[in-house]
Amino acid sequence: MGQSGQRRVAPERIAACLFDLDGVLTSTAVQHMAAWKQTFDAFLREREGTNFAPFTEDDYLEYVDGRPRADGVRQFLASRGISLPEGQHDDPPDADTIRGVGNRKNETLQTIIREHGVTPYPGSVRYLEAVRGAGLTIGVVTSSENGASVLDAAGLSQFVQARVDGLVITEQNLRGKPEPDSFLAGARALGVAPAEAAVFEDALAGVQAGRAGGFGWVVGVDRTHQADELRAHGADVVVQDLADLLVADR
Ligand SMILES: O=P(O)(O)OC[C@H]1O[C@@H](O)[C@H](O)[C@@H](O)[C@@H]1O
Repeated sequence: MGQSGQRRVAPERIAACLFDLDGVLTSTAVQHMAAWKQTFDAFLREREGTNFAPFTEDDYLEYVDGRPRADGVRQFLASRGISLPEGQHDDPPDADTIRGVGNRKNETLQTIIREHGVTPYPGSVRYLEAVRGAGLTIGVVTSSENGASVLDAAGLSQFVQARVDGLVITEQNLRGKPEPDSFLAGARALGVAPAEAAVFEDALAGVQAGRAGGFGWVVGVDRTHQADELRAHGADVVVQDLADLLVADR
């Protein structure tokens, strides 16, 4: 299907679409947040006693959402005046290091995913089909080290021509979102300039990365009532669901 005579899936200058995963294509952002809450609340309770101030959704959206695992731990603990030694990537989950706390959360996340499964947003699947049908290329750019398994579990790997995930970010020593490096790597992998690529993101750090990289179209996906913040951090347009983009004239 060409784009002439059809509603466009994206502005004409766009040849490639780079999708964040958790919260954009799949509903796993909710599972990440639940795993972080369990992990941080247990950590704070042990450190500060039963009067500890719990980890909130606002904490998640500001310090953790969209960022690589260790960056999320470091940022959130810093907001509470706590610093831990960095540790090593494969620290055991009971280590009181940045990496250990992150790996604790990963164990919890994997249990939650095993119990509840992974669901793609139906509107996102429809949009992916339309993007593919319109002849645009598709990449996934996620900070998550679980990116490949989540895409597989959601049945979405068939759409993806390039994947930059948390493991690639570590291997290639890229700076995490809100820096643009991972999206720039995604555009390189698809052979397009940033101006020819669109970024689809639900996280403030993610739209910020899209803006910082000079991407041609930054779409904020508002899953948590933060449309104004998404715009303020760099979204050109904000939708509730990717399928909303299929009805808009442009
Ligand atoms: O711990 P993982 O699976 O490597 O994920 C890192 C981050 O990946 C992002 O996609 C999520 O928005 C964050 O919530 C998550 O913390």
